[in-house]
Amino acid sequence: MGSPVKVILLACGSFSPITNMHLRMFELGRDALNKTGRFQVVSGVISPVSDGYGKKDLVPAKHRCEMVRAALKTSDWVKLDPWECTLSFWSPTAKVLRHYQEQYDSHSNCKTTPSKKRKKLSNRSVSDVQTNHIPSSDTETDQSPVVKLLCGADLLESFAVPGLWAQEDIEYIVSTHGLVVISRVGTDPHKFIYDSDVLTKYKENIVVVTEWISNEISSTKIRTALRRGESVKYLLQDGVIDYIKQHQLYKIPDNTISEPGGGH
Ligand SMILES: Nc1ncnc2c1ncn2[C@@H]1O[C@H](COP(=O)(O)OP(=O)(O)OP(=O)(O)O)[C@@H](O)[C@H]1O
Ligand SMILES: NC(=O)c1ccc[n+]([C@@H]2O[C@H](COP(=O)(O)O)[C@@H](O)[C@H]2O)c1
Ligand SMILES: [Zn+2]
Repeated sequence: MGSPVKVILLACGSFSPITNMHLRMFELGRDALNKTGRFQVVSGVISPVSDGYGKKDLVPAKHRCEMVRAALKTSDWVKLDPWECTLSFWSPTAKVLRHYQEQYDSHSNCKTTPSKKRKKLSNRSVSDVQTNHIPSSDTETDQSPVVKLLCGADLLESFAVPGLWAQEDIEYIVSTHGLVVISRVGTDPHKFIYDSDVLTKYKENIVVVTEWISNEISSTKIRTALRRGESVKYLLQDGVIDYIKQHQLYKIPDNTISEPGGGH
């Protein structure tokens, strides 16, 4: 068998704040892809959305990035990339994926020219991944990694929200990059893929990971708990709790988080 296709897992989202479940997504996604034998996950990237996204309860990007940095102290393979959130305007996810792919193409050790590299990459993403083709020659393996979108099933299902995603963006994401989707309570990603012509067309590019140890942590529930002065210890990394406390984020009432790590 030839070499597996190298993959970078990219998670886009608000991360307001980053939770333990966001971190778990990377572990689940890497295990699932590596187990196929077709892929080798080489790194993970968290790209917090720009303040220009304008979502309710989005604390400034500076704070969301610092919380991600604090959370990633325990990971040796997932990194923060602040490019998207340093822009003042919102970028569609397709554009974010394209940006990172171009970055990795231009930094890879390929001996071919950047334009040839991109051509090789898109050929491989669309056709090789769909047909399970494993590169066989040394020249073929000398490629930059494919950036795949790592997301929860709720993000996948948001593809059907009228006006939220451009159809050409969905097709670009799923055909050129591919998705790694983590199941979430109340979602049915397999049925959602079946119901969509474009997702069914590229279903070989979508890996659905069932999380059997289900954990419905969400940033919304964390913000609610913080607002009410309830402990969020063991739901967020301690460094993230310390940062929230230090900067008085999410309107925590005074004297509610008194211990380092927020336990009480
Ligand atoms: N418990 C979870 N299980 C699976 N995926 C999750 C979970 N929590 C978040 N995600 C995924 O993480 C990514 C980033 O999501 P986001 O920042 O919106 O987190 P969130 O917890 O859903 O926040 P919010 O409640 O503010 O929407 C998305 O792809 C989302 O589907
Ligand atoms: N059309 C698009 O590209 C599109 C639409 C909606 C959300 N998103 C992205 O999905 C992520 C999810 O964010 P929330 O679930 O926090 O709203 C964000 O990174 C956002 O930029 C992209
Ligand atoms: Zn969300």
